[in-house]
Amino acid sequence: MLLCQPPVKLFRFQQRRNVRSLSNRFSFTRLLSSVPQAQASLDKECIEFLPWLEQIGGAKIADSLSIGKSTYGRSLFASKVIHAGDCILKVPFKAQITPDELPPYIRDSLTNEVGNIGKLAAVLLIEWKTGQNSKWFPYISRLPWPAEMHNTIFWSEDEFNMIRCSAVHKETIKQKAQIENEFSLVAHALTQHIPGLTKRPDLEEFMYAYALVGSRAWETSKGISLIPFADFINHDGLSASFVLCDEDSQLSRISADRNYSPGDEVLINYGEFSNATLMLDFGFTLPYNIHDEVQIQMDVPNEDPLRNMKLELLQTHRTRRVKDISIFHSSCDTFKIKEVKSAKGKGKGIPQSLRAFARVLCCTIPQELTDLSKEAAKNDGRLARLPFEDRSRELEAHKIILSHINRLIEDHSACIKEMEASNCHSVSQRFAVKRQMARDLLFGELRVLRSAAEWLDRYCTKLFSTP
Ligand SMILES: C[S@@+](CC[C@H](N)C(=O)[O-])C[C@H]1O[C@@H](n2cnc3c(N)ncnc32)[C@H](O)[C@@H]1O
Repeated sequence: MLLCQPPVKLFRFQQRRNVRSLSNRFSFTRLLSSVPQAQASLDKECIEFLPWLEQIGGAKIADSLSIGKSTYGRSLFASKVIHAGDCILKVPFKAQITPDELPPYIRDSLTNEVGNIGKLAAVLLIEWKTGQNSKWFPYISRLPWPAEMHNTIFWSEDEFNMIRCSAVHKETIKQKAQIENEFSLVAHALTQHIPGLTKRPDLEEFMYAYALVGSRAWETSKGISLIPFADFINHDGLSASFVLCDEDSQLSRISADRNYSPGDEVLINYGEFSNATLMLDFGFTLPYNIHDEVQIQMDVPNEDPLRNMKLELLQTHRTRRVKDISIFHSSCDTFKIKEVKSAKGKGKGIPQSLRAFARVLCCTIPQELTDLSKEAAKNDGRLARLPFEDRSRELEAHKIILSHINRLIEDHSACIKEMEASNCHSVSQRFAVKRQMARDLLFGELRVLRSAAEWLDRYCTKLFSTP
């Protein structure tokens, strides 16, 4: 999902014109198997779309942008000279779609088990079922087609297998299970409360709606909002343009961070997302993503006689506190490693929380755990943040992490090797896109892992080289 500033973030998916009815539009077998033919004139789309949205919003939205086609689907282009700092668009809140659009009786019947993405996906389902009578038809009929979306939840088994060594694999399975769970609640509520609904929505439709919302809604004061027109803009990780939400004037706006000449594609920054999050939630990756990170999970072995005591201690002290912005969940045994930047071992190194976890892991008697707990109470309450005085224990703790990371490096190298070995030219375009995404993901994670392994190696060597 996307982030507005403050506090908006793009949630963690083009269309054919002259759609006769939405039931036609959502003939899924057809949609899933083919990308639509060439679009009707895109300038014409803009001529029709923006005045329609300005009518809904009751205000001018943009006068220097037009909708066009980019390598990455629909996008916005400068139609006039734009100077850095110019406000390029303002979308009034009333021209945005939020979960509040759900009829109250449906909203009430959806429990907290259905999150904001699921609720907004339900709004899309209802609007699709309403067809051309939907207030939002000109917008929803301009959203990307399923065949244009590459989120990992849509990957086939072979495609999915390419990324089996990454945490994205497990997170995709979790996300699918969550969508299925929310779908059963939404489908039940819709069939119960929408009298004209002749056919129960199906899971594929809901997954598509869910992925659309996840890849183009911003976090706002309303929970999340689809911001039509703004959500035609593509992402540039280096851009300093963000969607800003102005509660006082009740509108979302974007200012240019650079000069644009007529015809230039206008880009904004969705947020600091790793390729793992981008592929899971947005269905794309960046070739070199400075925000790449690797999620690793460490276990306290079942055969460890102090297992229960260690788990209790870790839980009490919560060795890890991370502000998660994506579906990737945190727990006390899951850690995110970023690229360790400095070749000299300066910089942040690997997370303190992971090093603390490893120190706890290598305790062998209850007294050592009690000592760690006392030490935490004496300091800032955080467990095992100080190096062990006994250097061989400190070495042992860091070797545990190093061997875990080395295993992940081996797994990633094996997956990459297998993928490169199967690199033939006769694959479909869709498969080629996914393979490139898998490459971007795995090479990025490998870079992060190698930097962490190098840091650990240096740390271990230093332990015994300093007096
Ligand atoms: C908010 S929408 C942007 C408009 C979108 N291109 C469309 O056709 O409606 C986000 C989606 O655009 C595509 N996209 C945006 N930035 C991209 C980029 N840098 N590389 C590849 N795809 C991108 C992805 O499919 C993403 O899920």
